[in-house]
Amino acid sequence: MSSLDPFRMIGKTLAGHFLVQSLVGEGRSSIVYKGLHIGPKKPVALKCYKLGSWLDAARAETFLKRFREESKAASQIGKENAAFVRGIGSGMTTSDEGVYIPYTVLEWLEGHSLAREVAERSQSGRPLTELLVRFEPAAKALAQAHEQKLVHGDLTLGSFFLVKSGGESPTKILDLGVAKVIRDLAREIAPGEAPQLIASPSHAAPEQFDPKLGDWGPPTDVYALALVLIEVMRGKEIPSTGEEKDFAAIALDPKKRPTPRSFGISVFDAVENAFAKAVALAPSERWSSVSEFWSELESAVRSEEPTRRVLPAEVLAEEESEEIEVPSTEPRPAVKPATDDTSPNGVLIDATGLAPSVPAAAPPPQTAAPAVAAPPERVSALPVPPPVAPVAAPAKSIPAPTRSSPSAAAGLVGVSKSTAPAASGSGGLFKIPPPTPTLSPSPKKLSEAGRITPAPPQPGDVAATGRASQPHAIPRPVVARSFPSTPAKPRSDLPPQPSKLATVTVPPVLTPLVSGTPATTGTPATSGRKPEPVEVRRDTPTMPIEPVSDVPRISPVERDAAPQAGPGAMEIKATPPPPPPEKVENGTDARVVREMVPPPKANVSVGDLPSVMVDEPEPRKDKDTRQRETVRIAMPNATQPNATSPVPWEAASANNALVAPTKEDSDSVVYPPRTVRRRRGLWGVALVSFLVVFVLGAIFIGLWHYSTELP
Ligand SMILES: Nc1ncnc2c1ncn2[C@@H]1O[C@H](COP(=O)(O)OP(=O)(O)OP(=O)(O)O)[C@@H](O)[C@H]1O
Repeated sequence: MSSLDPFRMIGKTLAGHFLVQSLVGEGRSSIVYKGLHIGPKKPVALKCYKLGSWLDAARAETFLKRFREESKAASQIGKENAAFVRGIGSGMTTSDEGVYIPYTVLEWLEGHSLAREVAERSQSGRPLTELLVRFEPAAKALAQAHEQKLVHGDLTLGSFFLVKSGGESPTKILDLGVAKVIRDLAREIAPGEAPQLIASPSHAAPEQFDPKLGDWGPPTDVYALALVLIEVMRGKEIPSTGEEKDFAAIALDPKKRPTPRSFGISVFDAVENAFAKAVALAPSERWSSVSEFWSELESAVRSEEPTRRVLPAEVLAEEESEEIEVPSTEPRPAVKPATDDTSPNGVLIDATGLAPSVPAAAPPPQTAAPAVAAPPERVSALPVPPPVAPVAAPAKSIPAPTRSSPSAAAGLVGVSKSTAPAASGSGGLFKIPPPTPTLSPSPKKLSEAGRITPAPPQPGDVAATGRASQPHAIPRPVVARSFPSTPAKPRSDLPPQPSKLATVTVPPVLTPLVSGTPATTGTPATSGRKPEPVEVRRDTPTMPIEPVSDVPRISPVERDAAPQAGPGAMEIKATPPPPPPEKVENGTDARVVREMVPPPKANVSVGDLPSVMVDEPEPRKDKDTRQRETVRIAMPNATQPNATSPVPWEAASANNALVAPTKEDSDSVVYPPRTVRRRRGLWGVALVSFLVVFVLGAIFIGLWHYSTELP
């Protein structure tokens, strides 16, 4: 089994409609493939969930039924709100090893995840003001989901997809509700056997670790969203690998709340307080919805803005420096000078894009528990220039920002660089052994880099700067700290700068538990299958899977290749179980081999269930029939979608009866000429009738005249 196609899905056709073409990436709980919706010839994403061996033949049927029912609500909101990825269907298949794999079919998105963006920026954070603009549609969408009692339950950087072409919603939220659905079903179907935590432990809210604190709800998403914002502000992902119990210890410690300041980001009190409430231990103490949290952040940012110091553009260039220079004689108004005494957290630059701010007399916030103590480190930040009279400069007078500026990277959000050594270990959903270098060599962004060349950051990019269309009620003065694109130039008209260098130490913040291991690429080593170049995106490290070797296996079920018996029906016949494999093909494969609990009967029929549910499961009678005919006519045999498909095109096409084409899909449908001929026929009949009547009438009149003229 190839590590680049863990489920050996490439080349298969799911439910006769979705040809699996290439691996996109592997997350903690799922593997995403790119596929082709054969009928309308549209690309789709096929998200296959790694559920482990508790989902056996006996439970598969119930699971699939419920999975489809529960996914319906989430897919409905995806149709209404463009900020959610659109779901096309869901179903279940089995791997060659007989592992049951529920999957969802999603619209294919061009772009990359927020996780990749943050990783590529490498420690260049973004100001909160920008994030509030950029992620507002996504926040609103989450709020809408909450109003409909839907909870995401697993928000991470990977849940936000940045669509390349922008369009209606440049940021799409993936996986709405899936985590909770699976959690609920798992509890119901396999109490005691299913994993406790179905969410990324790095972002899981306290109640997800300890159900005694409450059930999942909107505050669960508020918590995770706060962490996502912190990650983007900081420009660094919270490590997602590590022991679940370590994450639980952090999340459940009332004294160590993961607020911006605990991560070394200096923010105003109001912002810190808004976050502190968002990440409170008890769900009841948090903002009750994302919309509340968002409004509080907006007003916190807005309320601080009028006090901002605004500098002329030239001064901005001077501020670009990796070192802190604290003027000993003329401290900036309203900002206390940075000293080790007043700022045990280090001198940090405000994440809202403000000038350096130092936590005042208040005691420093608790830092999140470090896994490994980091050595104190000298922080690089911006110098504090002498006070300059505020100037309400228009946005356009600011020099074009450059995202790649290293000083901007360090300065804007006051990144505390922590270089703590990583602890080893892996954790996760399904009691997974720690990854070995051979098995999961590539935790990070394996393929995202391969598939999509990220657009280079554009100066003045609204998404990047958040300046062009700030929706704030108060006209915003231009924030002095931006992304200066030119190196600092000395100014002759300013008094000489004091050169005292304030060296500050940064206490350890939440340090990585495990550092990423390098990504690898390669060619899939699927035996007997045409090797295809595979593009892999990997936002999170590979999840190795514990093989269960002491139970007999059932043989693979050939469900996907077989044409289906009728609408919504699929008969699955399992052959008697083969002897257990002596060993796995090669070391690489072991991590994805999950063997099945033996089926209750020799013949398993998951049968009366459609293996795929599409957007519009209720067949729309006349219209659908016409569209299905059309699909066949539009794609004759000669245009087989993929020569490597194991399913003959005829067979696949015959199954189109199961797929009600979505509205979007039907855009490409060409109506059959038969429809046109029928119309012409009607006209012809009318014309002929008219002619016949006319001729007969003429004959009759002629005869009548003739007869009257006869003597
Ligand atoms: N609809 C889609 N279109 C295109 N790419 C997608 C789509 N959905 C997911 N991807 C990409 O597939 C890859 C794997 O996604 P997946 O959701 O499994 O991982 P993740 O979110 O990083 O991890 P986790 O499951 O641990 O949260 C990611 O790079 C993601 O951006």
